[in-house]
Amino acid sequence: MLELKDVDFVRDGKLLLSGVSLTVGDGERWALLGPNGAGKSTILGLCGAVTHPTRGTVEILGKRLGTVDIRTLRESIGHVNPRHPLRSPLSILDVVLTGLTGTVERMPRWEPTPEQTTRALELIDLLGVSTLARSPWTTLSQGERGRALIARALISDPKLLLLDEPSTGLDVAAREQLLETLDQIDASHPHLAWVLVTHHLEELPTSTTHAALLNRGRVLAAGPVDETITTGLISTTFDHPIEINRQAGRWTATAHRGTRSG
Ligand SMILES: Nc1ncnc2c1ncn2[C@@H]1O[C@H](COP(=O)(O)OP(=O)(O)OP(=O)(O)O)[C@@H](O)[C@H]1O
Repeated sequence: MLELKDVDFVRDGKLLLSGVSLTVGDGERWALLGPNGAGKSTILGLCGAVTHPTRGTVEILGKRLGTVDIRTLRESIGHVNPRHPLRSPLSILDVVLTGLTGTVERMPRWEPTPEQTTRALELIDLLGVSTLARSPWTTLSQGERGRALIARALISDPKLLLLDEPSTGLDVAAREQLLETLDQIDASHPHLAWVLVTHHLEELPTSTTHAALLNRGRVLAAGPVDETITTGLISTTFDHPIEINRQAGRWTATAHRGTRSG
């Protein structure tokens, strides 16, 4: 699905990623974890064919960046950006349909087929916002928008889903509902691979299978969750003693008191 090999990424003379290698396979659900400024969004930009590596190679769905038409490639990638720049009062249904045209607004003179509208309504139902399908975007809460954006990302039947901090700004109930929905998507789309960026381990769905830990533009560890989301590795990643526990598939992170250095 995704292979980054020895990737360096330089912007404005600054080395933002250094020697990053990461392989995401069919049906794997990855978490990308690391402190502020570690390079998580930079990696997501490469995975979404938004940017190109300075050195090294990025292969997305078997196609190497730099040798393929990135617009075609982007059609197979669902990118969920919580800062979706929509300003007009489109309904949730319309927003989901814009996933088919890859645009923020409805394309002039473009009309969905009845099948496409049916599919959009099915996804809106899967994401639990069917009662709001025709409500204007401008009146929706952040949680409702987040769900609509995931439905929008899924409508083009992507093979790869990129989720950039999908729980940002959600209250605890909305967050739990979103995580439940991700677990449902896990069950209904077994081959879909996703990469989810978060600051909080509590915000990882139980369906997470792998994690990559980033610190200062380098991958400290990458692999199955039981080998990566550990007290030792997470403490090293965040430069702080943090105890990790897992219960009923979910993680908690607790900072040790009185052990902070400096
Ligand atoms: N265009 C740029 N020029 C120079 N530095 C940049 C540029 N864009 C990002 N950076 C820097 O690159 C580093 C990595 O940024 P990135 O947004 O990928 O981190 P992140 O892990 O997603 O952080 P956060 O958790 O705060 O969202 C940061 O130090 C950031 O300041």
